[in-house]
Amino acid sequence: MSSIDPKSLLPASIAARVSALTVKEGRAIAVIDAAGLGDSERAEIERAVTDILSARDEISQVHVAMTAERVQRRLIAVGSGKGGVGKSTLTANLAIALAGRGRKVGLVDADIYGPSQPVILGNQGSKPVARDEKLVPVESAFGIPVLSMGHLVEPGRALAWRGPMAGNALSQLVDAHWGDVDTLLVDLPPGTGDVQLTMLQRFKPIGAVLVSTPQDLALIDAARAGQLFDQAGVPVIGLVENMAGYACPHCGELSDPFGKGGVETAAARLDLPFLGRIPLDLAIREGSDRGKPPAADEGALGSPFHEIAAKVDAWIGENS
Ligand SMILES: Nc1ncnc2c1ncn2[C@@H]1O[C@H](COP(=O)(O)OP(=O)(O)OP(=O)(O)O)[C@@H](O)[C@H]1O
Repeated sequence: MSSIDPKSLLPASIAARVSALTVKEGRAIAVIDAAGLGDSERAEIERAVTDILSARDEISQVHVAMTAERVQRRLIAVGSGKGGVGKSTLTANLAIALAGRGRKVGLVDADIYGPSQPVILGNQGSKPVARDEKLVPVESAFGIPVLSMGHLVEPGRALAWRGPMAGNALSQLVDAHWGDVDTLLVDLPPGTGDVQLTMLQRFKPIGAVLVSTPQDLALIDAARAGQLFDQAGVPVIGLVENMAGYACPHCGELSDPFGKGGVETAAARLDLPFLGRIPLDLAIREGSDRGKPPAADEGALGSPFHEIAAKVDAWIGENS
């Protein structure tokens, strides 16, 4: 067996990653440090090394071994006691804002009964492919890879699924080729049933963000969701109030259709941090429907999401 200087055969950018290159009886073995590379970069390097080495007369077979420290991937769940309170809107914008703070963020749309992330992130036409029996997340225009049931089944199909089937589907979304993603946000199905509990117990998110509108009923449900996270041993990072304070698009007058400050009061009562308030604003809904989440822009509409992301980011820093 002979050891070969990788620089003598491979381009410098690839050679820098080769920690060993040996050839024995026509069989080349290249050991490549793949730390920090995404799935597609790894595949590209593997292909290039194989092509270059196998083109040489003295080499008849090439084996490429990738070594990398396993990415420490943490899950953050975003949950709500009931549907329609803006959980998916918050998750998408939080993902974008956290990515803007330098985290490598991916998004699992675990809301299998009403997946909305493909619309919010504007990639509903995309279909994830499977590699080695695992799904490869689809890209979005915001640098956030995402896996959603909405990419896999026709709208409404998953509605008939019962617990175990839903649980298996969710496992496939989480246990996928997430590459160098270090922070995976999970948009949970609304409510506090078995699917949510199983999901939390199986994947053990390091923390959860809870979103509610200021309405009394939503708050009662949010408190119940808080208990669910407790039961699963998942710490609640904090509560977010969504759809607070409505600015009339005609006269600009501010009103509070769902009450005001209820979530902050509830957070204090439950002894949980309050992360911030997002106003009810038609432009947020319109942006979400058009695949243009407000956090992707510099404008004022996105700033509540960025402020919440700063707190979540700090919490992650302190708790990982
Ligand atoms: N702050 C807001 N201002 C205006 N519209 C909003 C706001 N937050 C969410 N919406 C709109 O409310 C609707 C429900 O939001 P979203 O889908 O995020 O809720 P959800 O809690 O994830 O619901 P579900 O669990 O049913 O999927 C969407 O049309 C969304 O665009």
